Amino acid sequence: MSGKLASEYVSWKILQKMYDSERPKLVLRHLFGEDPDRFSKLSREYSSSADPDVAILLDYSKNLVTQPILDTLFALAREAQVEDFRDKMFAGEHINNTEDRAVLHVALRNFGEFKISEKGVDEVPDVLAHMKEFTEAVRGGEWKGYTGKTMTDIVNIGIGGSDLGPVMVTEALKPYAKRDLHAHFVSNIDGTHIAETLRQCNPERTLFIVASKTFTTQETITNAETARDWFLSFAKDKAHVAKHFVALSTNTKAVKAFGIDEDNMFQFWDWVGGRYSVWSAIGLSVALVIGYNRFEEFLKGAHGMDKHFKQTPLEENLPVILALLGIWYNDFYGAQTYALLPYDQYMHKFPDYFQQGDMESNGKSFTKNGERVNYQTGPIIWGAAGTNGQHSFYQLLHQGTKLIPADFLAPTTTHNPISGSKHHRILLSNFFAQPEALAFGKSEYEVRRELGSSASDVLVKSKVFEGNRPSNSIMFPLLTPATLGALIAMYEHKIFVQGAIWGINSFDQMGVELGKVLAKNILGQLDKPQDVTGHDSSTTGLIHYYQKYRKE
Ligand SMILES: O=P(O)(O)OC[C@H]1O[C@@H](O)[C@H](O)[C@@H](O)[C@@H]1O
Repeated sequence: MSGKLASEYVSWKILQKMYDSERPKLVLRHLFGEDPDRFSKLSREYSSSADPDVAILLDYSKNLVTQPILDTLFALAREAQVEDFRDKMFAGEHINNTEDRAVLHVALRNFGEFKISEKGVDEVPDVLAHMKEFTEAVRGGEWKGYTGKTMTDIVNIGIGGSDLGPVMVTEALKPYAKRDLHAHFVSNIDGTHIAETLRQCNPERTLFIVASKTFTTQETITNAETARDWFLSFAKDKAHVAKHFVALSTNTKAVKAFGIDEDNMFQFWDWVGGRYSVWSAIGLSVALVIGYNRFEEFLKGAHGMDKHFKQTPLEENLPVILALLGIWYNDFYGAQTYALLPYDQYMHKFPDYFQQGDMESNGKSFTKNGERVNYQTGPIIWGAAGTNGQHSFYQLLHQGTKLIPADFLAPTTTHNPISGSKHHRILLSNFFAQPEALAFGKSEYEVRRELGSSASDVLVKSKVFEGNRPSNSIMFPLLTPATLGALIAMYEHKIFVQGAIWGINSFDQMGVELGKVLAKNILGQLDKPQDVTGHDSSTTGLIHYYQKYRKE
């Protein structure tokens, strides 16, 4: 990161000129027609040196780019000093400048490769050992509740990064789950969330995992207090809390004040951002569900991608390629959103996870030097598992007025080869067909030929697919813990590269604070209409409406 506005880079200006002059020529039908080798030129395969089962194919040939545009995008990354900034992150420099913190999720999955000297990094193996011992005790049945029974349910109470990672990963790795240990996730302050969860749990056999980096988050602490009250209404004696509540946090003092024994606390450090914390103690629910060894495979898969990101030339570097293509659409085509479309039911939470991962990281308008940017930064991330999305929002992807770049992700092999893998072949046929349809569409000529000369103009137009809608296709052999680790790390580093080019701090989240402060003030005014002061007429009117009609 050079400290400049991205728009000041020479390569940025060249890209703008290229976009202005070449856009009409950037037609996928022609680009593919002109070059039969486009796929082999514009696809890359990552494979892990440590694990032969981990491989990721990135096909980026269906993008609106030529080799000179790609060359200029790589030049942009070099001009923005992405490699230097990357090395600073890996070295533990305090690249999160507003909070004066290192950014070291890579240290949580570093199996001896990178030399990082930052306070706490040397404690990582101890915490992992603690997680191992604990998960083995719970899964093996040695860990007993207050009536001597083994655990059947775990409830992770956390929100944001302390929820989305555990939820997404446990869902994605369900084939590896211990099926008689049921995992629940409570995040929302809406009492319905905890109430409905507790209805499914037996206090004698439930373990609560209070996951909060700060241990001050209102939702999490309130839900945890409710869970503790519920538990004590059965167990009666506070001494029993030790067998049913553990904490994952950086805040030892607050954990102790809550009544959780320090021995039942799994530590992490301020250099782990919430949305990058699934690799830390926050991943305890994952380890409990899939077992510690699998959790370690997950970490190792991510570590492999870290090495790839750190050591591979930009032109071969998957996260860098994804980041640069994203910038091309975001900043030159003016695309506002980006879709993540996993063709794997186990990955159904993947878009939600990266909605936080990307939008909380790169939803910023000021550079690290405090200058207002004069270009677009982070896109809106959304998506759903295929093929469900096809039957709801794909209409707009194909024929709407907006350009929505998308990543399609799929495993070659399914964990559930039922009916002789018939389902998977149908799923994959859709995975192959959708990017093809988006890219090449269906011309008016083709529609007319199909419908015959008697078809009305209106009908013909309604069936035309303009095409030329870009996407990446990402394939991998099987969604294993290591492959999932590598995929997540790939997107994390994509986000990193984009933030570095835009010159923003991807590692704070000041934008979530104002609403919290206002809510705290309003909470103190909810009882009486006369207390409602200091608001605009809309907010005041809404609170008065609530006060008029509420029933406690
Ligand atoms: O883990 P904590 O401290 O309870 O924080 C939960 C979440 O709190 C939110 O306010 C932050 O925006 C997220 O980044 C964070 O993950």
